[in-house]
Amino acid sequence: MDSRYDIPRRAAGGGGGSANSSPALGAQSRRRKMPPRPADFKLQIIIIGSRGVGKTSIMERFTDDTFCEACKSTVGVDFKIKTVELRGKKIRLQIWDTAGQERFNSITSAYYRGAKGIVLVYDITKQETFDDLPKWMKMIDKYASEEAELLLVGNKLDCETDRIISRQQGERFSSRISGMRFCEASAKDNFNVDEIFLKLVDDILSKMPLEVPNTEFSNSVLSLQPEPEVPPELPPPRMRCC
Ligand SMILES: Nc1nc2c(ncn2[C@@H]2O[C@H](COP(=O)(O)OP(=O)(O)OP(=O)(O)O)[C@@H](O)[C@H]2O)c(=O)[nH]1
Repeated sequence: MDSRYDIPRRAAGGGGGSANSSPALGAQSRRRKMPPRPADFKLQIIIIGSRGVGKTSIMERFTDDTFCEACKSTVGVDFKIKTVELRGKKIRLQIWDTAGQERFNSITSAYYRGAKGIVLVYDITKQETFDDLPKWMKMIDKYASEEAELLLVGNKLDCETDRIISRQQGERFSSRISGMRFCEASAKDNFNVDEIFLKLVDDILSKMPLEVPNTEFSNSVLSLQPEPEVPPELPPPRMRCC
């Protein structure tokens, strides 16, 4: 099996900084509260795929560690922010969650161009969501940057008994597309969700000059300057209710 597709489950436990319990130090740090270090880069990632495959669930699991059993469909686009640290850099991720319904394509397509990473999701229990993949690839070809990193995700891995699309089918599809990674995940069980984003960001960073700010990146997708949350030329996102 190609190791490119092997995104291991994150290690359990860990996390949480060590607590220095010295009272003197505690009082001192309370007095001199340091502002958080600003992000080194800002990066946009877009999540696409057919209706109901779990795009919002993947985003919300990653950003808020929540899962909604009965969510309403996304209308247009929504986004969330999460800051991660990788390769010694602090990266502010702007994650765009798009509506899977075709009638929103004219809105969602406007968000492809600025994305440095694209997560294309299908549902391993729904044949039609896998059959739709070529249609989504056409959208990528038409609207996204050629340099965007691509990751195919077979979601709802917790529903193994209802599986219709085998892992091999997913792997085969991704292997036909240059540079596209593949993994299976479960937003419900929080399996491989962090890995989706961290792997994608790591791939993006690996192709970037990290020490010398690149003006092309600084002016568009990645910026050392504060930027408005919504690209000015785009319509504001339509918020979903849950
Ligand atoms: N069992 C299971 N259900 C999931 C998983 N991810 C999402 N769901 C469910 O699938 C349904 C659709 O999830 P959403 O996250 O709203 O899907 P979406 O792709 O954003 O849908 P649209 O906004 O309509 O395009 C919801 O009922 C979720 O609870 C998963 O990993 N496992």
